[in-house]
Amino acid sequence: MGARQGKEKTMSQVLRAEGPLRALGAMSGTSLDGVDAAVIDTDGQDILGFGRSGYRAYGEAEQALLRAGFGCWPGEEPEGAQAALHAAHAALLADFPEAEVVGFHGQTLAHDPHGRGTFQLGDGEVLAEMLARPVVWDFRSADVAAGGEGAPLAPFFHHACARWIGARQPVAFLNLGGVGNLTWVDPTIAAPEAEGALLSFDTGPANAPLNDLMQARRGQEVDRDGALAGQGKVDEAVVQTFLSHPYFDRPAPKSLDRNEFGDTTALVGHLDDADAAATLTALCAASVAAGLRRMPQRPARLLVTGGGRLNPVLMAMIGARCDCEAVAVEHVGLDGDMLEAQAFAYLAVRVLRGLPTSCAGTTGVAHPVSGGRISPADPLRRRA
Ligand SMILES: Nc1ncnc2c1ncn2[C@@H]1O[C@H](COP(=O)(O)OP(=O)(O)OP(=O)(O)O)[C@@H](O)[C@H]1O
Ligand SMILES: CC(=O)N[C@H]1[C@@H]2OC[C@@H](O2)[C@@H](O)[C@@H]1O[C@H](C)C(=O)O
Repeated sequence: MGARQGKEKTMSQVLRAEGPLRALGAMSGTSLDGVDAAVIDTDGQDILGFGRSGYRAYGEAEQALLRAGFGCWPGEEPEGAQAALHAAHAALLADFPEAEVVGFHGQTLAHDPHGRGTFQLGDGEVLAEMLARPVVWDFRSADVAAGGEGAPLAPFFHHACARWIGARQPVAFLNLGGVGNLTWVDPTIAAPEAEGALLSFDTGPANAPLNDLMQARRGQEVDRDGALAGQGKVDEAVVQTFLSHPYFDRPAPKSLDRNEFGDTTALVGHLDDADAAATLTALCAASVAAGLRRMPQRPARLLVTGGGRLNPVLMAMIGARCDCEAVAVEHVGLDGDMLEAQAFAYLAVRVLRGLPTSCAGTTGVAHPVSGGRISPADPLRRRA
C-alpha cells in the first residue's frame, strides 16, 4: 500500500475533506459466494463516476467457516471466522490503491432488529490497519438502535443511481440475492430522506431456497440459467401456502433474517427435482409480486440487480406474476453484480459527510440516521 504521496490526500484530509472522494465498497452477501469490491467517485450526494471492480470467491474452508457462523451473535462465531473474513477482504481490497476510503459491510450472521439487534461479522478497525486507509463500517447498528430495521441500506444509493441514469419519473429496483429487496425511488424529490422519495423493504427469500434445493438434490450450488426449473411445472398450491407466511402481511418497511422462513425446501419435498426447482423459483417471483402491491404505484418496469437477474426462468416468472417487464440493470448502464459493493462505497462517503444513510421510507426509523463507524487507520500504530 505504501505512503500516500504527491497530490494524494493525507488520511486526515480524507476524513475532513469536502468535495469528491474515491471510495471502495466491499460486500459479502447472504449467498456466501465471495467478496465483491467496487470503486465509485462521489461527494456523498451524486455519483460522479464508476471505477474498477473485483471479486474474490471464498474457498471451501472459508465458506464452511462463515456458514457455520450463521445465526451467531458477537462472540459466538466459529474461531477463525473473523480472521478469515478479514484476510479475504484484505487480499481483494489491496488491489485498489486508488481508494481513499473503504466502505466495509462485513458478513451478516444474524439479524433480529426488534430483538437482539443485527450482527455483521468484521472489525473495521482491524481492516483499516491491514489496508492503511480509513474504513467506514458497522453500517446497520445505529439504525437498529434508533428503532429501524437496519436494512435494506442500498436504497439511498438507488436514489443516486436513478438520478445518474437520468430518470425523471419513479423507478423500481429489485435486488435478487439470497434474499430479495425492492426499492421505489422518486427521483423528482431531490433529498432521499424526504417523505415520498424512497420506499424499500425485503420481499422474501430470493435465490436461497433454490440454491439449498440444488445443493441437497444435485450437489450443485446454483440452478444455472434456470436450466432445471425450466423443465418443471409450478405447484401453485405450494405457492399459496408460502404466501400465507405472516411476513407478507407485515407492512413495509420490513427486513428479513436469512433463516426467517426456515427450510423452504421442505415445502417441495413431495415434488421431483424439476418441479421442485420450478416451484421454488415461482416462490421468489410470487414474493416480488406481493411486494409490488405495497409500492405507491405499479412501476412500468423493474430494474433488476443481483445474481437472480441472470436466471431467465426467474426473470420470466417475475414478468408474468408482476405484470411488468423485469430487465437487468445493465439495460440502463449499471452493473448488477457490483451494485451492492458500490452502495457501501457511496454510503461510506455519506457517513464521512454526516449525511443520512436511512430514513422512515427505507428502514422505518423515525428520523433519518447517519449510521456507520469511522476507523481512521493509524499509521504510527501500524509501523509499531
Ligand atoms: N447464471 C445464473 N443462473 C441462475 N442463478 C444465478 C446465476 N448467477 C447467479 N445466480 C444466483 O444468484 C445468487 C448470487 O446472487 P448475489 O451475488 O446477488 O447474492 P448475494 O449478494 O450474496 O445476496 P444478498 O443480496 O442477499 O446479500 C447465486 O447464489 C445464484 O442463486
Ligand atoms: C441484514 C442484512 O444484511 N440484509 C441484507 C440481505 O441481503 C439482501 C437483503 O437481505 C438486504 O436487506 C440486505 O442487504 C442489502 C445490501 C441492503 O442492505 O440493501
